[in-house]
Amino acid sequence: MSPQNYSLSKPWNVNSLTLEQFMVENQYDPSMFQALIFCPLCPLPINKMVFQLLPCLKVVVTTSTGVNHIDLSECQCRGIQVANVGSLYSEDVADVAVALLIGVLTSIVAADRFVRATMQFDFPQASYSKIVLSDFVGFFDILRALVKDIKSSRFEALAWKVAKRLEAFGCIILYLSRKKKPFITYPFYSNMLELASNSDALVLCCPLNEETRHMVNKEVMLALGNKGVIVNVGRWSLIDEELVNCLIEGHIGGAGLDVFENEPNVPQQLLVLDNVILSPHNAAFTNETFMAATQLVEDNLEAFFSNKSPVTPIKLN
Ligand SMILES: O=CC(=O)O
Repeated sequence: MSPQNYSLSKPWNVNSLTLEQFMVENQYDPSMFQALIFCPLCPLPINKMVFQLLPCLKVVVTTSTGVNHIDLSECQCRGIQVANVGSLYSEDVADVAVALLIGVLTSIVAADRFVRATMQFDFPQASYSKIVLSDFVGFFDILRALVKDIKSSRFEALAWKVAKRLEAFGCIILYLSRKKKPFITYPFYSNMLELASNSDALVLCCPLNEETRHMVNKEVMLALGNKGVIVNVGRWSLIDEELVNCLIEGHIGGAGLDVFENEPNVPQQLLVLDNVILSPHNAAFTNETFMAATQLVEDNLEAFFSNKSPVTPIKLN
């Protein structure tokens, strides 16, 4: 980093101060700000209101992969560049996606909770187990994982990594995309319902945008069936609110969820379900990746202040 090019403001804690209060409290001149860095996942939308308060903003750098919290068309109108962390997190998130899937299928978290709570185990009475082992073997034989990618190569990288891991378990991989990818040999689907009808597990790895919001609706969940499992390492709203009811009513078999609508809050009804594994949106965060993300933010800022293109730019249509 070349400190002569820029200096960093104090960190703004979006949970305790509005941007306006932060500026006033620190007596910052709005015209000082050319770059905005978001770390780690921003609970606030980066929209027109923020841009109006920072009229000289030229670049937004986020330490997330997803950019659904940033108003990209407003950035485009204002000539603001956007950079994320590219595919940096995809190895870690792919590991967690597979762990969630296997975890749900084997009821391993419920098993652990059962043993801790009862301090013993008497297998026939272990009511936590929704999928018993004999079912599981048959189930695993026919497991098909849906790898969903729609738009962007960074999520494609994640989907691909999940697929490679699941292939090693003998899973049959199908994928859904807007267009068939010439370099992917797995069977291609363009229709979510058809894909769900032919799948036993859906692994959602794609970005949230208007096209993907609620792409997994009740009809899709019913098509997946009462042994079907959904893993979501993308964004909560890829699935519609019926997910909770479908889990409670047994329309689907289980879910592994790393993302929630109103993070850090988790829907109460999910807390008592043994067929659900809940993870606190930390799939990407290992120490190594965190250090690498920090470096990437610096590299993106360095590029911007040296009049170069960002290292990991977001394409604004
Ligand atoms: O959810 C995490 C990210 O978008 O990086």
